[in-house]
Amino acid sequence: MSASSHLIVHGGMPLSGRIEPSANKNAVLPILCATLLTRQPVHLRGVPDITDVRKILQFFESIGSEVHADMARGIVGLYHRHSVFDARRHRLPLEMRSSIMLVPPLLARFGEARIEDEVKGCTLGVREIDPHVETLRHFGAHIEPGEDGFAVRCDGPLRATEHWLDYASVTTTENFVLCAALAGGRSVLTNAACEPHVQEFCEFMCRLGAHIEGIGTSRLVIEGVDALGGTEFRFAEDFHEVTTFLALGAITGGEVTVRNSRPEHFPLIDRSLAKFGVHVTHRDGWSHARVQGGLKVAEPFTRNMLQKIEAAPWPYLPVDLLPIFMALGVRAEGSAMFWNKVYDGAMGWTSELSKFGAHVFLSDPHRAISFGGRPLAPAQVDSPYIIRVAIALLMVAASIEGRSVIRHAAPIRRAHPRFVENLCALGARIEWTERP
Ligand SMILES: CC(=O)N[C@H]1[C@@H](OP(=O)(O)OP(=O)(O)OC[C@H]2O[C@@H](n3ccc(=O)[nH]c3=O)[C@H](O)[C@@H]2O)O[C@H](CO)[C@@H](O)[C@@H]1O
Ligand SMILES: C=C(OP(=O)(O)O)C(=O)O
Repeated sequence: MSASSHLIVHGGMPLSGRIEPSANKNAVLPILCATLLTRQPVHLRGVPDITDVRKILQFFESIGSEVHADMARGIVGLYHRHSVFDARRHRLPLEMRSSIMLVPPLLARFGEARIEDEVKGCTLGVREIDPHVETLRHFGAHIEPGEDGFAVRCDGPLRATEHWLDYASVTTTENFVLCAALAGGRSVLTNAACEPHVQEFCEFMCRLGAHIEGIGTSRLVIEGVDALGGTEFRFAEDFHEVTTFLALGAITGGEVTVRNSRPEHFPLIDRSLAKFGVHVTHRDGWSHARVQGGLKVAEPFTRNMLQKIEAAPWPYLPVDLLPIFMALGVRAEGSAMFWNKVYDGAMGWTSELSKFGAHVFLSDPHRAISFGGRPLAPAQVDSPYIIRVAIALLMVAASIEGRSVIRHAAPIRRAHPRFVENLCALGARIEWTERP
């Protein structure tokens, strides 16, 4: 499907029913990259059929790995015993951040790798590579500007190291673990990220035979081993997708129930949804959301203070969920402030919301205020290359009676398999302008 695929949304239908969510792209992709560290076979279940996954699998095929993929059933077998990487010939997948996590396994296996210029992913503002470069250098790698990116090489095995990150970066933490797993000795990372996907990735690494202490905390201690083995692994449900479907039910006046085996990750997400009148319950492995008496922003007890949603590295509310809350904000009676403490360019899309008639004021690059509950009308809007913004625009469109168009919505397919099919099963009338 091309990047210019648009979504036609006939909104105004309440979405209700049950959803089996897919796995979290941000757990699946580092885990796929990690498989290249071992020469033993790895079998993965619950792999989502999303474009980022297909790009990584194509890369593996290009370097001679054995890839057995049944994407319809979510089963992928990988065997990297005869893989050969040549930095002059091979290019890493573009337009996705996760490419950068191929670097440590390529270094460990072949002594050379690349960082592509286009390793930026969603256009959320600056996507730094400096923390990655520093981390790789700590392990003894050399990085120099090269053709269309940077050349990375190491003269011998990576060396164990201690490092304290400037900030809790998700992919830099994962890259540290990928480097440390086979580096001789004990490596320690302070100010590590600990998002659910980072935890799931670390659990997978342990299944391969890595020794990691501190999973789920901001300090990881990794004891390097000589070699990693093979394993079988099944992915957990994606908390982004669980939250998205619950919010889609709520914004359209329906009630959606989503399978969710990790409700322990949800207390802050639930409290944030409750600020808009969305009440979530978790029972027997399923989460359910309902709205009583319409979406409404809860007044804070503190006088003269706006209700607010603050997004930052875990255990804060994840920044990737912020657009979903902003969609609820424009629909709910009352005002709320949305604060993205991570990215400096993630809020510019709020001007698209005004095309529906919504009033959202961008107060600075990190903060926006919604003045919700206004009458909205269907519209044609343009999504930036940001997965979760395409979804937020779709949420608003689905809540308005009439025909809206979300242009350039294809980024949704980077993270959410069968997204439109799932919505249609809940009662939505939505279609792509182009079939995949
Ligand atoms: C493939 C993958 O897993 N992508 C996720 C990963 O990207 P990624 O690992 O690229 O994101 P980082 O955690 O490195 O943060 C992104 C950017 O935010 C800024 N920053 C971040 C934290 C901070 O305390 N201070 C700060 O300045 C930096 O400019 C940084 O480059 O984590 C992001 C933050 O959860 C998510 O949006 C992405 O979906
Ligand atoms: C921002 C995202 O992905 P990436 O880091 O690949 O751009 C995302 O998953 O929302």
